[in-house]
Amino acid sequence: MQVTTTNLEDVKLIETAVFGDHRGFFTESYTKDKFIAAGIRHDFIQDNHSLSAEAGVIRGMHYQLGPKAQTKLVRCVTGAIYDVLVDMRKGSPTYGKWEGYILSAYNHRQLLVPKGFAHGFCTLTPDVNVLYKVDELYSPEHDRGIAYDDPAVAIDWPMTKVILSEKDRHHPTLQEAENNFVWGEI
Ligand SMILES: Cc1cn([C@H]2C[C@H](O)[C@@H](COP(=O)(O)OP(=O)(O)O[C@H]3O[C@@H](C)C(=O)[C@@H](O)[C@H]3O)O2)c(=O)[nH]c1=O
Repeated sequence: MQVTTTNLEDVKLIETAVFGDHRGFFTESYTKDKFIAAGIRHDFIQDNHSLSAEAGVIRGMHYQLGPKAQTKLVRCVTGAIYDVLVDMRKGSPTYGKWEGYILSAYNHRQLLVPKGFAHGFCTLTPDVNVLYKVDELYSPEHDRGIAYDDPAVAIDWPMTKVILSEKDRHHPTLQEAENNFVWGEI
């Protein structure tokens, strides 16, 4: 298992060993002990699965307020996504900065999204299945988002024509959302 650190503190890319043969492949996508040995210790309690039918779907940029903030372990099992996170941790040297990584059914990469980050992705192909673990339950009252196209954050999305949910059309900018930066209380 290979763990790669990134420019954003605590954000990690994970590649588990993939055993290919004439049938296809096998991988242990999550093994608690191996993740702990690699310094990734989270109590994942919910598995999520989304299907996006078309290329150009953007889901994001989402987070939950504390104490319901979630760590997410994201992977893409069919097609490919450009997976993006924005550092919303006040006081962080990379506050307001974004990074994006391609996760695909072919590269088997997983992205560890820590608490304090807004997260979203853009599908690069049709028929994209994304699976992710979270360490806190879904809480609609704590569910928040920032605009995927906030000019101050300036995420360089790979698609110009995008498909959004109604909810994702109406998120505030990072600056506007600042009053909601209460990771420890609500
Ligand atoms: C996220 C979530 C949604 N839902 C419901 C609420 C709603 O009726 C329906 C669709 O929800 P959404 O539109 O929020 O789904 P989606 O836009 O796919 O939201 C997800 O986006 C990615 C980028 C993330 O990072 C996730 O944490 C999550 O926010 O599913 C749950 O029941 N449990 C959950 O954990």
